[in-house]
Amino acid sequence: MSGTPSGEPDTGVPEPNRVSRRGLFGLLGSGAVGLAVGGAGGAALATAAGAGNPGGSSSGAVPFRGAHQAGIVTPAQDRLHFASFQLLRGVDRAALIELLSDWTVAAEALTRGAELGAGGAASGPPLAPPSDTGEALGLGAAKLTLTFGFGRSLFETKDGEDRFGLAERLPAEFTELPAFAFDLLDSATTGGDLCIQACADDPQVAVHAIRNLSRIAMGRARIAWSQLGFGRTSSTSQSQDTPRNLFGFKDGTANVMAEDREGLAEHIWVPESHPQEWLRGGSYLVARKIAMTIETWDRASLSEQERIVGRTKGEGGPLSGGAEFDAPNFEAVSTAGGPAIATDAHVRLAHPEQNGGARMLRRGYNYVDGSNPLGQLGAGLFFISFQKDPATFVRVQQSLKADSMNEYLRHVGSGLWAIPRGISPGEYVGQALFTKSA
Ligand SMILES: C=CC1=C(C)c2cc3[nH]c(cc4nc(cc5[nH]c(cc1n2)c(C)c5CCC(=O)O)C(CCC(=O)O)=C4C)c(C)c3C=C
Ligand SMILES: [Fe+2]
Repeated sequence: MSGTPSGEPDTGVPEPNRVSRRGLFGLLGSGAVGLAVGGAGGAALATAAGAGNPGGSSSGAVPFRGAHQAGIVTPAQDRLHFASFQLLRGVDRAALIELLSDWTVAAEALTRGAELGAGGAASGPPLAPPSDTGEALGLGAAKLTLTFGFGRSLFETKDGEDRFGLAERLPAEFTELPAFAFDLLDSATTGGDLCIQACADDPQVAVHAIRNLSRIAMGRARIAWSQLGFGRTSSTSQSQDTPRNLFGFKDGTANVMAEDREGLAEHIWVPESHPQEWLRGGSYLVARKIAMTIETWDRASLSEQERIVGRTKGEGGPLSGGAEFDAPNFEAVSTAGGPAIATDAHVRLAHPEQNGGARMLRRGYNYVDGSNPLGQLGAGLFFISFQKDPATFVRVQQSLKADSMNEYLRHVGSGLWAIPRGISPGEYVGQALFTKSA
């Protein structure tokens, strides 16, 4: 293990509430580093919530620390900015720890709705770039959550290189996702060493968070790709109404919800018995960028759309009968004589009954990336699911090979990240991965 940039021994536990010199470099820009570090001896990263932020407040703040990371069972917010990061060549274990420490300090401030840096957006030294970019001033915390994930490449690259001395901490089940039928993945929106899922009720708050975390990462990591999302496509709490996806259907009805403690323990959280201590209480995040050919879908009849989904478009009840939250009956027969829920309907194939009981917590968002020269919208669903084992997603996605919805879908991006458990006061994100033995 190498030492810290300042030459001190690497204990793996950085000084809390301070950004590293390298983090300051990212915040201030190369021209201002000497000035800021030399002048202040290392500035505290966050201005107190509300200070210099007259319209903002820490109300609407979701606690950053806890047993599990926020942004999983947190009632799904309205907006998403998801970013995949690539660590730069030459970054070693100490620099990675330092980055995670800097991100932790910043994330704590951002989720409180506080400005970054002692001077924040507008009160710092006039000759230095501001330490906060400023576009979230006055917007408050907006229920921002920041969920951090570790890609498999952090433990072992495709060439078998163990860049950070983490290979022995690689969980046995953490294998790359296999290729699925009909995959049309674009390498520009696939994979990554680290991910950050930023969710908030205000899009500018989510974008501000990713933008500033990316600045802080300067010299250590860069954004490989990112995705904006709107109109959550899942409920993660019974307190929420079921939203709709861009096919116009209610999405997220049969989800594992925050109130279902047994379901979460059985299907979403990595159990206490897991051999890798750092992952206990964590989860796995699967992201799939799924393009939807909505112009073609819009020409399908209502009954055809409902047949494909297996639910009614209005209320979202199963085609076997009943209201939205009634269980589907896959044995039920329609008046025409065939199965009421078609054998290739999405909900039949995705249902736990068809998948050895496998369940996941879905937390995706709609997206529209402009339109093409033919006037077709670049629309889709940025699918996100959390599960205690990636095999759950693999099993369901393989089942969906027969899904009649596939005619309208193209999977164009993909990623899998291990989500370490939440952190206690004084810890940095993922600390147990670097400090505790397996
Ligand atoms: C591999 C997992 C899944 C992918 C990928 C996926 C894509 C996808 N889904 C919809 C629309 C709906 N999905 C619905 C239910 C549903 N979907 C999955 C899994 C994946 N979906 C599951 C596990 C379930 C629940 C099944 C059940 O237990 O009944 C529904 C119905 C409403 C609901 O329960 O949420 C819709 C609608 C789209 C448009 C899409 C890709 C773009
Ligand atoms: Fe689905």
